[in-house]
Amino acid sequence: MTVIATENLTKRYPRVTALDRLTMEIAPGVTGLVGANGAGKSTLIKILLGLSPASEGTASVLGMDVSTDGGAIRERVGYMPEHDCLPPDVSATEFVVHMARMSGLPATAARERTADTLRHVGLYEERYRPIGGYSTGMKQRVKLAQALVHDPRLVLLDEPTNGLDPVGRDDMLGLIRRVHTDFGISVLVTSHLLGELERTCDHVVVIDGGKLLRSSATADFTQRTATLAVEVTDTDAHPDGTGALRTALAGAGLTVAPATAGGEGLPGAGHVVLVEASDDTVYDTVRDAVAELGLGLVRMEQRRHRIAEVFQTSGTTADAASTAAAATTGTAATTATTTGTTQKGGGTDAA
Ligand SMILES: Nc1ncnc2c1ncn2[C@@H]1O[C@H](COP(=O)(O)OP(=O)(O)OP(=O)(O)O)[C@@H](O)[C@H]1O
Repeated sequence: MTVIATENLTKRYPRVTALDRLTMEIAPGVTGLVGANGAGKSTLIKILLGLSPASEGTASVLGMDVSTDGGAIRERVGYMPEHDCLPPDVSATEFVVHMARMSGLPATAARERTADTLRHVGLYEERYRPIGGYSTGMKQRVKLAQALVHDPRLVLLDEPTNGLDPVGRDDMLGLIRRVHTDFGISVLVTSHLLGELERTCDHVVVIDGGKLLRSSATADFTQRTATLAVEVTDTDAHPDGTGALRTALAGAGLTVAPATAGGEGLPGAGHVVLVEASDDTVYDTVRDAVAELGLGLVRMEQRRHRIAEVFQTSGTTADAASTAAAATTGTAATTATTTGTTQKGGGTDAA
């Protein structure tokens, strides 16, 4: 089943092609749409809502054609816009009830659904205060609530973490995940930050300059370049156990990450050796090397790379890549053409 499908979707503005022959399919679940500022994310959302006509190509949402069924699509789809668009003088309850009524809910149902939805987004206590006094995070939650209040089958969330601090971002991402797990609503969430999508999304679509670079299950991004993390103990004979192991493994012909790259973010960081697991024999080589050195093997596990690392250039740190969309999408084009992606078209000429 497909919730969103596009075929050669193109949008030309007088001076820029915002979407360029975009062909993709999105299944139910939580999907991240990632791209730098100006990549075409908001333009795609407006077309999917039937609010802006495509220049060429087709798109369907929940099986409905965006060019003819815009009204029916908007009945079943929730939309959280990117920019601040909330009236400051009314309360969250008044605003969300109004949006529910606009979506066609009767008065009683609108009030009940509003209370439920504001509870879900964590605004129940504050629901009668004017929105103008809310923090950015609270305003984002009101925008999420109004997108959910009419119990849609799909929500399109445009940069919901914009303007939030790291804690606020984590909270919002958790909420978004629960929109799907608790209510079964499919989610398309845009972001210019690759890193924040990997914990939230089942699937990630990357666009750049209006073209599709890659569309893959999140697990495909994170498994593709698996690395083995090996943690060992020190011994009297080898007071620097990891150093000794690193030397032994390099001597055995394995690709070993430099000491400075070892295990950041992992328990036991600093005592972890990262080895490229090119094939299954690597496990045996590591086991034999540890035994020969007489070290204690604490753990040996396949490390899942972060999505950002897939887009990393040499000399660019993962953190820089995950926080700088320009850096990630700039290199993603190369990745897309070399890794055999699932995209149907429009992406291979992006480099
Ligand atoms: N109404 C418009 N008229 C002319 N150009 C537009 C219009 N809307 C968007 N664009 C241009 O189309 C391109 C894609 O814009 P879009 O807003 O879709 O990108 P985006 O990925 O959502 O980025 P952002 O997160 O910064 O909004 C940009 O170059 C933008 O300047």
